[in-house]
Parts: sequence; C-alpha cells; structure tokens
Amino acid sequence: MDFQSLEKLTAEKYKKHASRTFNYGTAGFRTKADDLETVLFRMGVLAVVRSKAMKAHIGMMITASHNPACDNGVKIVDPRGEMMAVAWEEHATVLANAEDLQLVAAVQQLLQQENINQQQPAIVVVGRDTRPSSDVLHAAAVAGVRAVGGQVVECGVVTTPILHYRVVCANDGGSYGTPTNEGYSKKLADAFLKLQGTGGSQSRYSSGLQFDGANGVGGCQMSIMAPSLAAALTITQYNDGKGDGVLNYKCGADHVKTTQSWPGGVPATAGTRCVSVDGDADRVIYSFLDSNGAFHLLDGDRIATLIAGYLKQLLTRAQVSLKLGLIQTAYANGASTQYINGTLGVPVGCAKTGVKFLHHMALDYDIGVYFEANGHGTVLFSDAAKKSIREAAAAGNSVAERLCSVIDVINETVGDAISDMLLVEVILKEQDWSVEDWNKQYTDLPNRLVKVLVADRSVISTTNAERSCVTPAALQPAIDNLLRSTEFATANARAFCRPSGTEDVVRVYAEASTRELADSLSTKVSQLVFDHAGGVGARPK
Ligand SMILES: CC(=O)N[C@H]1[C@@H](OP(=O)(O)O)O[C@H](CO)[C@@H](O)[C@@H]1O
Ligand SMILES: [Mg+2]
Repeated sequence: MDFQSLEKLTAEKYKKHASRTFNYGTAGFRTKADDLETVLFRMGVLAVVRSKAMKAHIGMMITASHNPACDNGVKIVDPRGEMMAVAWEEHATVLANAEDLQLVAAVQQLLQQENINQQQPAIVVVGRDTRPSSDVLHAAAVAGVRAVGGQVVECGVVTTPILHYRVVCANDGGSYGTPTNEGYSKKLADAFLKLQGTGGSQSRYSSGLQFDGANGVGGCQMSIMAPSLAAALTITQYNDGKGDGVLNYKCGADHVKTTQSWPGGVPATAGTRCVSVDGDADRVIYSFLDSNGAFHLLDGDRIATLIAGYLKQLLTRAQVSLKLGLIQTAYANGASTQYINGTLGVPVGCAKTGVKFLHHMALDYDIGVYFEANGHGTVLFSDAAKKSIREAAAAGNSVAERLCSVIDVINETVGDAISDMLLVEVILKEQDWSVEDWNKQYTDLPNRLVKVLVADRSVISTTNAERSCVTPAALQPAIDNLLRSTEFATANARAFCRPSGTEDVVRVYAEASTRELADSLSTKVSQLVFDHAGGVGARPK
C-alpha cells in the first residue's frame, strides 16, 4: 500500500478535529455533522483495510438515522450484511482519534496486527441518506477509500437496508438478488405482489394506508416503489422529504414511538393505518386513531408477534418441521412476550439492546424472528430451513411455495422498514384483519421509558440481558425491594435500568398494570438510579 496520498490529504484537507474524541458505538460514529468530515475520511481508509482483511466487499453507510437533521454518522457493514465485528470497533476508534502525524503509523500497525495482505484488492460499497451534510461527508469517505487505493461502488442516496442488501448481493455473486437499487425494489415488489395471489374478498382489511416518510430517504424510496405496489396497496405519502418538512422533526418512527403520538404532517384519519419509518428507513412503527380520536401504537413487539404467529401458522399448514423462535430485548412489552410465548407457543429469547445481539441470538433457530420494540427487526432463515422449504415447494406443497415468497419479501440482511411493512400488509390481508383487529390480539401493559442524567454512566453494569444491575451493588436490591412492595407486588410490574450505548444517559424502563403505576414505578426507579449512581441536576420527581 502507498500512503503518500493519505499523508497529503491528511495534511492539507482532512485535518483532525483537535478538541474531540470519537467513539465507535452501537450505531457507529454519530454526532454533529460539522465535526465528522475527517472521521469519514479515516473511515474510508478503515473500510479499505477491513475489505482487505475479509477479502470481500465492505459497506459504508452515511446516516444518523432518527437523530436530528444537523447530526450525521457512519456505520461499517461486514460482508454478510452484519454490523462490523465488535473487535474492529476498537480499530475504528483508534484510527478516528489518531493524531494527524500518527495516522499512517496507526494504519500500518493495524495491517500488521491483523496480518493483512496489502496486495489484496479492496472494494467499498457506499451509501448515504438525504441529510444536507451527507454529500460532503460522502466526498470525504470516498477520498479516504481512494487515498489508500480502494475502489468505490456508489449506491447514491439510499436507505440503510438497501446498502446492506447491496453488500450481501455483491459478495454472494448476486444469488441473494441483483446488486442494484432497482434490483432491491423489484425483488421486494415482485415477492409482495406474488403473495397477493388471487385472494378472496376482504371485509375487514383495507388496502389504504398513510405513509410517514420522516422527511427522509424512506420517503424517497417509497416514491420509487409505490407505483409498483399500487395493484395491492393504496399508499398516500406524507413527510416524503420533497416539501420543506425537516428530517425526523415531529414525525417518523422514533418520534411516534417515543412520544406515543400521531405524527405531524399526516392528516388525522380515524381507522386508517399509518406507517412511520425512521430517517434511514430501517425501523417501522404502525399507528392509528380510533373513532374516539384515541391514539394506538403498534410497535416492533406487535409486528414481531404478528410475523412469528403467521410463520408458525404457515409451518403447521405446510407440515414442515422447523424450529421457530422470537428474540426480543428487555424493552419488549411484557404483554407481547406473554402473548407470543403463552398464547401462540413460540419460544422467546431476550438479547441485550443492539441489533447485533438480537441478530446473533436469532441464528440459534431455523427461523429466527427478531425485533426491538422501537421497530427495528427482521427474520433470519437458516440455509437448511430454506432448503427444506424449497424442497417442499418443489414437491407441489402450495403453502411452502407461499413461504418461499415470504422469504423473498423479507430483507434478511438487516431490519428494513419497507420490507417489514410489506410483510405486515400481506399478513393483515391474509387474516382479513383491520388495524383494530390486529391491535386487539393483546393489550400492551402501560409503560414508561425515561432518561436519568448521571456523572458517569459506566458505574452501572448489568447482567441477565440487561435486566439486572450488578453495580452499583446496592441498586438492584433497592429496585427488587420496590417491586416487592405492596404497591407493585401484584401489578405485573417490571423495571430495569441500563446505561445507553448511544447517549450519555441511563435509561429506565418500567411497566405495570395501570398508567399511574407504570409512571410511579419509573419515577421511583429513576430516583434510585439518581441516588445510587451519581445523579446530576434535578432529582427525578
Ligand atoms: C431503548 C432504545 O430504543 N434503545 C436504542 C438505542 O440504544 P441505547 O443503547 O439504548 O441508546 O439506539 C440503538 C441504536 O439505534 C437501538 O438499537 C436501541 O434500541
Ligand atoms: Mg435507523
């Protein structure tokens, strides 16, 4: 490798931001866009090294997802579409923070440490979202890739799931799908339309839906796909990013989920499904207003249980015996866990927060459904599962054939708002359910998710998939005492706290049989966190 260009660009154009340290966290680097140009340049370099190490195409997505429009970020995607291996997050952090004059040495050390063949060609697949800063950051990333001799495959402005899809297709010779943006749209739309079949008449399901694109790239992608879905879905788009609406501002999946309220910019129409995606369209949330104007949220837990229940039905009907499971996190509503496990008989596992942990646990099943409550999730089918389903289909089993199209409509490479939406629509139509019917399957326990500010959130460590605190030592016993108190002992109450991986806060989650009890529990646990873990500012009340 030749480092002249890297040295020159570092000295002249991409100087280190003196006052900042960067940390590759759960979602890569993510912060104010103005601080990120040099980080992006260096991540271009890292992506080349990773590509050489893996002898494969590597992905690079420039986005800050649901964060405000002034933020941006970058995530590196490994060859099979997963998030970059955890061991390399540290390498990314080292390169991002190296002094300008030490950068080449840091790259050389990485090459040596990972025993990388420098002659190996490197290809980086690059995508970006619609943020105003994404163009400049994209140019920096591309400059970084080229500075060390890497090749770039441009995806342009795309959703995060399209970038993951493109990486997977590029690495498996196109067997997952055609490695173009059009290939992605066509694969999903074709599978979706095939699943419509000739179909009977629906009395409850209606094909109309409102689509809240968060004023981001999900809106752009839906504009591309909506015409090809029109035979089965009447999609009215809002917050499509074409007007003067601001990205993620009072709209989109994160806003709807966290504020538990109807998105701005979407007309309040009773009984109509509203589908909200986040700023890079890897999360989806449904919601609707009932005839009294009351708001109802159908979140990732609800979508996961719908999908897992449907897959179980198809497997039974197809008489194909495969191990199906659902992976949630501690944030999953207790009522959803009870419903899917108790009522539908699907085993449920609990993973630590963060897609990579859910993804990993889902691999334990022949068919692993995983979802975070915030609407990020997908389904993974093992090679063996696909083989037995395809064999059954080839032998004339029509249900197995339907399962094959279900597999095609799913983006297995990562949570994908549009793909998940299409699958939900297929299921609702097949069950002939209105959105109210879907909502009636179980009743969410009232819950509250709040943030507590502490001086150093790393004083809190957890175990048992983040459901219990280990340190500070007195905190968990205090939470347990609270849950055993007369107020909460018979109230189906559950609460936990954990340090966020993406913000400098401690998150407290509480649920209980009534809104008042859930609120009271979240306040009381927040106070315990504040008292035991070095709270700063005002004590929660
Ligand atoms: C409660 C919650 O929604 N946490 C989010 C959030 O993680 P934290 O570690 O809680 O900050 O961001 C992650 C990345 O987007 C996402 O995977 C996760 O679900
Ligand atoms: Mg996102």
